[in-house]
Amino acid sequence: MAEVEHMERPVADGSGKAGDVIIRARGLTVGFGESNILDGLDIDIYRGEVLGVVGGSGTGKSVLLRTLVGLLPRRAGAVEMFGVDIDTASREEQRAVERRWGILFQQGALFSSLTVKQNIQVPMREHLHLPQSLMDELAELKIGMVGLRPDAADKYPSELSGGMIKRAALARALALDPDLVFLDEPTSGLDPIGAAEFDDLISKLRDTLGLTVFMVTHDLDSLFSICDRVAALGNKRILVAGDLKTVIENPDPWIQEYFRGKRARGVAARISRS
Ligand SMILES: Nc1ncnc2c1ncn2[C@@H]1O[C@H](COP(=O)(O)OP(=O)(O)OP(=O)(O)O)[C@@H](O)[C@H]1O
Repeated sequence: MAEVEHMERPVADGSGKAGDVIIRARGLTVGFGESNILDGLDIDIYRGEVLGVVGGSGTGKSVLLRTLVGLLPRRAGAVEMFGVDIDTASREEQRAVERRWGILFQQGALFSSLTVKQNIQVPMREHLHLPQSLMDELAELKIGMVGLRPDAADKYPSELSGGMIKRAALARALALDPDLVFLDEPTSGLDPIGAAEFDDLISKLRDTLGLTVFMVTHDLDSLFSICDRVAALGNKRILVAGDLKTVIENPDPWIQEYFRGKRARGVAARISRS
């Protein structure tokens, strides 16, 4: 496989940070019908970071996530994951890359006719050839890892609370022991306590598993408490990416309203006190 494990690359986002880039996207243009949602977008994701992607409603955050994982076609641009150019890679190389990431969709997107354990085993069945008993053990391990009780294994999604669905979906995202997880609004729909617990879980998994996290979020608490870097999407591109301080200093009106508005000041004050 034409894989470069350790890439040191300059960054196009103006953050000035150089390091181990595991996703490098350049010139992404994605659209539907006549209009482009993303146009010439560049973004880098560094190994081991939690990157929070923010932006106004409908700016294309989920579209960006889906494009990076290959669920939406690009009109232009290139994506390199783990040093592999997705467009020129063989099918075998693409599948090897696919095994290295997991995804938690908005609302969890669990299969309603499958139990939690069976949901977690869907990616295992697709990518691994393991006996059922071993897949059962692995699924139980993932269930414990995300803080669900063992009896959740045989429950159906309709029997779970919103927080349990998110955890089960995270367990499925972790099924193949990925290096990278994509999370689409992981705390949306959770109450503040559930959201804070979910943030703690993501942070703990990042530390213990060495995960890299690409997280689309509207949740200011998550941004302030667990994100190492933030990328703000607007005008079909990344307006700014960097640490919170860098992003907050950007004069873009949406960024100013979002990070310096009343709600943001409350969150910042609360977090600085804790
Ligand atoms: N499959 C699709 N077909 C047509 N238009 C789409 C499709 N998917 C997304 N869009 C459009 O792309 C735009 C961006 O959508 P996207 O879901 O990425 O926004 P977002 O930034 O994640 O918004 P939100 O924060 O509200 O979830 C929207 O105008 C949406 O209607």
